[in-house]
Amino acid sequence: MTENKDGAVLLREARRIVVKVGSSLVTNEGRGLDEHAIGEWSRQLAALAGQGREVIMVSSGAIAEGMKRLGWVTRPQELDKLQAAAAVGQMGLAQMYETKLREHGMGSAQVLLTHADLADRERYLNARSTLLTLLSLRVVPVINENDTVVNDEIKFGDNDTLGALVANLVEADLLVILTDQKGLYSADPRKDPQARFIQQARAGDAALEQMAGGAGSSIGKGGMITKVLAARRAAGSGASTVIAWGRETDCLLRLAQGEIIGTLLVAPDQKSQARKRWMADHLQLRGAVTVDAGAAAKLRAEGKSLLPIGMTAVEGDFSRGEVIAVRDPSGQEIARGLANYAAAEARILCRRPSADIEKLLGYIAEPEMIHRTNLVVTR
Ligand SMILES: Nc1ncnc2c1ncn2[C@@H]1O[C@H](COP(=O)(O)OP(=O)(O)O)[C@@H](O)[C@H]1O
Ligand SMILES: N[C@@H](CCC(=O)OP(=O)(O)O)C(=O)O
Repeated sequence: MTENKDGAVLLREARRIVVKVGSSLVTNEGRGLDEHAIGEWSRQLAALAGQGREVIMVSSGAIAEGMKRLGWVTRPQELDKLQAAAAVGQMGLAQMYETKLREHGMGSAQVLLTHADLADRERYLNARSTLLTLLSLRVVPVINENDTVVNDEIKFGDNDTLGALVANLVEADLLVILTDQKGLYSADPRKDPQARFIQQARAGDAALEQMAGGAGSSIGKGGMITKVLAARRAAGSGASTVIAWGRETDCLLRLAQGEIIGTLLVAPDQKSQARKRWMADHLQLRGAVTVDAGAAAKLRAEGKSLLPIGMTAVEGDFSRGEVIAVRDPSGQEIARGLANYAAAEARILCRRPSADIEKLLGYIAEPEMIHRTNLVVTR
């Protein structure tokens, strides 16, 4: 099988897709929201959803659109002015996506995130459940950074990084970064006319970072380097990345049919391997639950979620969103996963059916103690 054929299969099989569009595209180089372009992406997102795929839009453009609406010609330096512009522009952005997606029969939802939301385990899980629920409702989440409340410490800064983190968050198969170039070149094509086009490479290959150089246009913030780094980050949860020209006709639909448009940066690891590595590398074990033989068998053989009814004991003092081990009745660790309930709550829920959770705790987060998508079988 050739490299390209592998790539084509990967694109065709992508079920959950995060699409990121940059400020210059969305706002027509700062001239104002590009209604036609947003309409075209919306039409394609709806068609992809019609094929049974799940799609998420990460859209920049709030600051650029806000500047236009406020009549500002030069981008201010002051954070409060940028935040004010973002708040003004975001109204237009959300309205435009809502209108265009609705024209194509799709519901939409605005989701504004900060870095702190994804760094905090509990908020991470909340954001994840909300997005997965929106997808199951066939609503397109339209995501941007919550610019109004960010300072330098909690800023993603560029939406390429945000796109990759969202791909990690929902374990997407594919991240498509649409920009104002055909893809990645061996050097910035604005500066080097000899620059060679890269059609396919391995996400995370250090040579790509050399090629991508510094920040790009004056409208956007990231440039190509943030896209290459985003591809590396997305690959951490098994998502491959495409960097392509956002005005290419039917770009998203053709990609999903397996046509390699732009640059394809292939994730070296499968999703399941990537998830295992991520849990092993990034997260500290905070406690454990012991399960009965029936639950152990379901987890190991069928990859099912862990329900409270199968739990017999709880160890440690963990919070919601932290990683815990799952032990079989002999005390052997069989799996690890993210706890939906804190240790004290889990103790109350042992051996109880999920239908009783609300009565026992006064609220219900999820019916599972660990959802199967947050669970890795370790032996
Ligand atoms: N190796 C490269 N290949 C392609 N573009 C590059 C490269 N290095 C730098 N760039 C620049 O990055 C720009 C895209 O980044 P940016 O303007 O931030 O886009 P967006 O707003 O879509 O995120 C291109 O217009 C290009 O000038
Ligand atoms: N959150 C900001 C976008 C940050 C940014 O500039 O991103 P990008 O244009 O994708 O490089 C906005 O909406 O204006």
